[in-house]
Parts: sequence; structure tokens; C-alpha cells
Amino acid sequence: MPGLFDPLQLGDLYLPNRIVMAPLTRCRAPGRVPNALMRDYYVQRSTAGLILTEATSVTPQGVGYPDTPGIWSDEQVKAWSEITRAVHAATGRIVLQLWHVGRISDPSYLDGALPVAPSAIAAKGHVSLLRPQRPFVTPRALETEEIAEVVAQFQRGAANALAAGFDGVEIHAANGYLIDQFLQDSTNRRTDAYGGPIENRARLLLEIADACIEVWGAGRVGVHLAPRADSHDMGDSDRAATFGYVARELGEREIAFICARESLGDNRLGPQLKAAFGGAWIANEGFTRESAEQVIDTGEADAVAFGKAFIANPDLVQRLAKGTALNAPDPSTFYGGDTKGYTDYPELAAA
Ligand SMILES: C=C(C(=O)O)c1ccccc1
Repeated sequence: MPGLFDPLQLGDLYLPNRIVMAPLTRCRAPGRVPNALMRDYYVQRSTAGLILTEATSVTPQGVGYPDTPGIWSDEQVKAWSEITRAVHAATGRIVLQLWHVGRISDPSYLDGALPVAPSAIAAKGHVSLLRPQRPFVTPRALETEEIAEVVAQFQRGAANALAAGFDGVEIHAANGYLIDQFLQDSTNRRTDAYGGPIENRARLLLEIADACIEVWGAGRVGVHLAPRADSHDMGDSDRAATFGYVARELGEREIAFICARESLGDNRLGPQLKAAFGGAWIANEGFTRESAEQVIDTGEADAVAFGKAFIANPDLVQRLAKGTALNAPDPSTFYGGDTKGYTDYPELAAA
């Protein structure tokens, strides 16, 4: 069986190793436009088999946190193209994660408008970080006629990512954001073609996937899923059925990969979902070199995405290969700020 440091063909993407940089929100894009600091950050980590960028909004209506980037304007496309160019010059590969937060947004980000969602059901609690500490508002349910525009927003984001020189796109369908809100029956109480049975609740994701495939071809489109339904007050009455259907449908489309944020818990769905999908599976969350090698060796995953370890170790691939001690991440600098805790972690050569 292959190991963590062996190459992997991920759809049309050739990865020199199976160590993926997980999508990591860092809130360092003032004006929602990427910048030179972000370029340096991604270039530092370009030895990853594949970089999945931080979540990037496809529309101003879909933002929900301060200083997260977008991909809806020419200015953003131009700024991202500086980053893809530099990552490619450093022989890296980078895929953009397309995002819409849905009900997790707040009128303070939307010129006073309500967030949109499948149904008018507010998430319990409040955003635990980055935002004013107030409860989530009750969102506005999208009209059936509005959903085609949401699909179009993702397709424009995919086309803009192509124009910006990315190697592909990953659709963010996880962590209680808009697409996940449609997938799960605790948040989707619609009675139209986008609600009720699983095939209706998955319709938005699959229409977006088809729209992105139209732009990129299936071999450069991935999907991010959170089968544990453990973020932002999510829940589903039959996760295995819901995510099993999604995995099968995405497998029929032969997309490049599914990246599942699901740790190694006993009741994980990963193995059965990977079997249903039939394509390349990236496992994510809480992995060490040992547990990553284990899931690749057993065939439970084809690659592993590391988050916090990549924050603190730009040269994570080299460190894992050599068994070198890892820098510890500083959570106080995860979100917002400047070079501190972003581009100033020591690399082996400098260590
Ligand atoms: C895009 C995020 C996700 O997928 O959870 C996110 C957003 C804000 C902080 C941390 C993570």
C-alpha cells in the first residue's frame, strides 16, 4: 500500500505527496481582497501535496466573518492570481474553496439585510470567535426562484477561480454553512424541490457541483463535507443515508475528491462514504503522522489534510518526513493580525 510521501493522482491533479493543507480561515484579507502577506503564507506551504485555500466567498451576501477573502470581483481575481502565480513558481498546487455561509452571516455584514438560508431557522448560540458576541439572527428562507442565482454565484466563483490561475476548486458543503444547511433536515424544512427527501435536500449541492464541473471538468472539482454534523447547531435524522446519497451522486460525477472533516472516532462514516463515493478520499481533522499513515495504509483514505500543523509548520512535509519536532501553533494568532503567527513560524532550514 502507498504511504504518506508517495504521489497521488487526484482526478486531474498530480500530488507529489499525500499531505494536504486543509482549508484554514485566517482573516487577513482586509476589504476581502487577498494580498502579498497571504501570498507569502501560501508560498511558504507550497511543498504540501495540495493546498486547499481558506474558505472564499462567492458573493457579498455569503460572508460571515471579518477580513475573509472573496472571489466575486475582478480586483479579487487579480489579487488571487498573484498568489497562484507565486505558488506555481514554487512548484506548488493550489485549489480554491468556494464558500457561502448562509444563516451564519449577520446583518452587520449584509448592509442590514437578513442572512439567507433554506429555512427561517436560526442557529442556536453565537459565533464563538471573531464577531460581536450576539446570538445568530433568524435568516430569511430563500425563495425557490432565488436558488438558481445561488448556483450562478458559485459558477461565477468557479469561473473566476479559473481566471485567477487556480488548479481547481473545492465546494464548501460542510460545517453548517449554506450548502450543509440545505443538506441536513434539522435546518432544511422546505416543501419545494429543494427540501424534504434526501434527493431534494442534496439538489443544491449537486446543481452547484454540475455548474462547477461545466467550468472545470470533473477532474478538478472537489467537495468538502462534515458528516459528523457537529458545527453551528447542525443535525440530520439519518446522517448515513444523507451523506451516503451525496457520496454516491458525487461518485457518479467522478469528481476529483471528497475531503471529509471527520476524525477517527468509532462511529465515523468515512469508510462507508468512501466506498459509496468510489473516488479519492481526503481525511481531515486531528491526524498525526502515525494516524495519517495508518488510514492511508489501510485504504481508509488516499490523502490526509492537516490544519493547525500547517499553520505552525510551513515545512510540515519535510518535518513529517524527517520525524522532526513540530512547532506548536499559537491559537491567539489564528484569526486576524499580521505576520505574527502567520508567516513567522521557523522553518527547518532556519531552525
Ligand atoms: C470556514 C470555516 C470553517 O469551514 O469552519 C471557518 C470560519 C471561521 C473560523 C474558523 C473556520
